[in-house]
Amino acid sequence: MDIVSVENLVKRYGDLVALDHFDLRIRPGEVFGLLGPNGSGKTTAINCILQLLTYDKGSISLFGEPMAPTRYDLKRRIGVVPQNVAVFEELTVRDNIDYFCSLYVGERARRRELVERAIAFVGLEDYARFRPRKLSGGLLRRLNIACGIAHEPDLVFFDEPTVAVDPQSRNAILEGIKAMNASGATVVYTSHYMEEVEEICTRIMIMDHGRGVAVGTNAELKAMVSAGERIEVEVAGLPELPEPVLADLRVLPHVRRAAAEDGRLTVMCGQGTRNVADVLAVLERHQVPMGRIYAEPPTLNDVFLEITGTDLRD
Ligand SMILES: Nc1ncnc2c1ncn2[C@@H]1O[C@H](COP(=O)(O)OP(=O)(O)OP(=O)(O)O)[C@@H](O)[C@H]1O
Repeated sequence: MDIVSVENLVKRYGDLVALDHFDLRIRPGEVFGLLGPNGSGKTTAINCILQLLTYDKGSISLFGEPMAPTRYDLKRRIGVVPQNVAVFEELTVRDNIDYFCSLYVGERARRRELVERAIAFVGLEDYARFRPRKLSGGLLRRLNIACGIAHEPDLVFFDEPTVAVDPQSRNAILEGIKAMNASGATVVYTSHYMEEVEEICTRIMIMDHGRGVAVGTNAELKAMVSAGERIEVEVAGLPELPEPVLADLRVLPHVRRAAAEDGRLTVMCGQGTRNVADVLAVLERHQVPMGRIYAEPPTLNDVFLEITGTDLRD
């Protein structure tokens, strides 16, 4: 059974089609990434799934049941961490979490336990009595997360939780999501940062213009395109790489581009199993003095670029 199932969803804002026959299937236990540039429809998709927005067409099921605005039984099993921090200024950290938890859990003793667990989970123990205005941006984000997950939902939606967050809080957030998933929650994670999605997601959908243009694991997505690795070789001590060396590199079967600048050779390849060995063999044949050698697989940006013709990065 899919935990999230969206079929043929269409959402228009006037003339603008924000979701264009959008389909999505998420299995239990996944950390599922929705990756797309700003405006590709990620937030709209989540808000439709949560029934916070009406839509023009399509059907949505959660936990195998049709979702509707009044399905409070299903909503109780869901946690939402919205893009913008939404907490009460007049309540302390602990009271904010308790308030959001109380929307789902009536029993006080149980709630007390859940609130303390949520505080520990996001590492806000030292700030439990603080009011939000005393918190840094990163700590506020963590509070926002604690408010969304304190009732220990089975399915959690994170909408770009690391935008404008310091690296320490960002790591704490990503580690927290992994731990939450390990303890049984299914996670839906939207982002336009490919590195994050690669790091934590078990499957990824690439979105563009309100459609899912590709879906798969990180490795599956990268295997869908013809881009191969990017090879970099330090050739310090050689101000300019002789043209015959570059010419020999460029005729290799999978080499698309070879250029040298500032003592560093960069070779962009298509998919092939011997790219690194072939490049090094040419350099050795020409007795090029080599320093460090790097080979990086294609990134999700390469995948996005090849499928859509534009860059994922802003
Ligand atoms: N309330 C609205 N009225 C009109 N257009 C909207 C509204 N909300 C979103 N849009 C438009 O719908 C499209 C999808 O927006 P959405 O916010 O879902 O994208 P996103 O991928 O979540 O991007 P972001 O990362 O910027 O939030 C965009 O073109 C956006 O401008």
